[in-house]
Amino acid sequence: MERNGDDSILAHEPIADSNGGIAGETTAVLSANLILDNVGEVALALDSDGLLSWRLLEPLRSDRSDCCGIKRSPLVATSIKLADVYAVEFVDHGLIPESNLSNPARCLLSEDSQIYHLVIHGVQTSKCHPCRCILDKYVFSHKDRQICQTWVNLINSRLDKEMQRPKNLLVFVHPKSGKENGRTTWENVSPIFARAKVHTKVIVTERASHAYDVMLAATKEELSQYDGVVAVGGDGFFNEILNGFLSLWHKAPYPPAPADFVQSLGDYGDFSMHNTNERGDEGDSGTCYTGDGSQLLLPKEGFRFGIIPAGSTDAIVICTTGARDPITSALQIVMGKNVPLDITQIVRWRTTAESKVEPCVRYAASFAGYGFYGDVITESEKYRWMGPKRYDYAGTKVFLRHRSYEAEVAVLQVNSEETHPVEGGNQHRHFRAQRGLNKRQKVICRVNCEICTANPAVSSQSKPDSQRGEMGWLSFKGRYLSIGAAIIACRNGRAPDGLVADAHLADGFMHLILIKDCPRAFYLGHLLQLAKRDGDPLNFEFVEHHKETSAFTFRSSGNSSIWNLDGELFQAHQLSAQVFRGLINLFASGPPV
Ligand SMILES: Nc1ncnc2c1ncn2[C@@H]1O[C@H](COP(=O)(O)OP(=O)(O)OP(=O)(O)O)[C@@H](O)[C@H]1O
Repeated sequence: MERNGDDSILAHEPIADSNGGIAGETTAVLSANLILDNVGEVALALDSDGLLSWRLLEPLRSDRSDCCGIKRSPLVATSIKLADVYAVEFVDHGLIPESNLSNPARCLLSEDSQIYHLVIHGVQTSKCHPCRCILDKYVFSHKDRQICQTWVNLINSRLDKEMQRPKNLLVFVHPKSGKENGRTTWENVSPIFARAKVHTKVIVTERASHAYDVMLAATKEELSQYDGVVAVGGDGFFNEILNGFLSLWHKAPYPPAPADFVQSLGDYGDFSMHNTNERGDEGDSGTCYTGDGSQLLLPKEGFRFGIIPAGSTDAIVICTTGARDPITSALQIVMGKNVPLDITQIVRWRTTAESKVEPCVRYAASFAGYGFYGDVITESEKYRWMGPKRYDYAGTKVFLRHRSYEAEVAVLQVNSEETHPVEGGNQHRHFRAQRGLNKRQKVICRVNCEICTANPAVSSQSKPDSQRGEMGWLSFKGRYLSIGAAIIACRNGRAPDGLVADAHLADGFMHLILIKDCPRAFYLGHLLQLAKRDGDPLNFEFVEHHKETSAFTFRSSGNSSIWNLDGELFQAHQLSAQVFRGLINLFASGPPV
């Protein structure tokens, strides 16, 4: 034990528990007496389990602990886990109000002494909104610079070592996103990155496709400097960044399709063909292999994506953090949270009824929709100046129009129960059976979801095609108000539980929702259920819900060919789609518990 003059101890000693005994195996890595702002003199200790705790040495002066007869709690908190610390700072000047000090503390910091501060920035869960993270701060002070500096260095080295936190990020800011507050959103959260010493290269976009072009042009050498890419904007903006990245770094065969669909493509019917992937030749460091014969090459191991919500819908952020809150997202990014996310690859074969076959690959992270969804996005583009309200206005207009569209859809049915009985082959049925849930009871995706974290090595998605347990194609032809593929639940301000409440972030499946032509009043019933918490929007005769779908194909029988991919317009008369399980990782903690 080293004694440091005045009562401050830099020690390697066991920590005493609240009864004065020695607490289990836990040993103090460092301890010292410091002044805690607004509290007084405390004994601060960091233990080997990463718990930073403090104990008041002297009761507060009576005039501060007893106000108008109400006893005040001298210490609101007495500890914080390093896992909940996002930054620590050393500040070499500043004053502590004299009234905050107890008598021994006033002696510890004599009048003429320079004061140094150790500022611990932590994260707390909001009591009103349990999914939201709020900022927490503790300022400890001492007249000995070395003591404060030692604490800062030690905590920083522990944060560096123990957690997968990013150090360098590429940040795209969409200034016109949502209510045109993308730039302000970034300005509000950027101090969190600065405090956490996460370097950011910020690009404020000047036009649509700017971020896509930057991602597409970035070399492996450039991208490997970063631990990830962050989008400050909406779902459409994130989709642009994702597409710029995956179109170069993901290599995959085209989605499977029924024989007649393949035949209709003539010479392009060779589905073993892979997307061109220029980055694939730049060495294999950080390579991450996925199932289904697809390959994702990462510029750097652990490379992830982040979203700070500033858009009109922000469904991806709501589904992956549980909140639509820039501070929560920023904190989850700097703290290196990680959640895998399914991504759907969509191949457009024909743009319009007259077009020749020309494959074009796109990716979606949340949703792909046709009919009503395509019309709303087309209509809403005319009213971009309205901001997020444009969706309500356009939605009402399209609803009143009540158009239906003739189309052919084929859905790949997966019967993993037959090929992979129990051991994760069909996670959904397995977990349902384990919990005694009936068919209609939903298994909601939560933080550390057992379905999403089931070993991908035994899931149907990672098996070669011959073992995937596909039951074959189910084909439908008819008039539909809408066709939608939900990759995640798609929760948003207008649909609190999402289109599919029990969709999972990384189970390797999409939910295909076919809404057959029906009277307007019936469709209104579906939309009203969608807008309700605990609603049941899919429990209607005119709604066909195909769960556990890993691929589907679509052919328009008429002239309309407008799709909506993550809120972005995409023209496709004939397309095929397949989902890749947990293809990317997001800096997010996952949906709420
Ligand atoms: N500087 C810019 N000026 C105009 N458009 C831009 C700019 N930067 C990006 N974009 C385009 O704006 C589109 C929409 O962006 P974003 O998704 O952020 O907004 P939103 O539509 O308000 O939100 P949401 O997708 O959540 O509904 C993106 O696809 C992108 O191509």
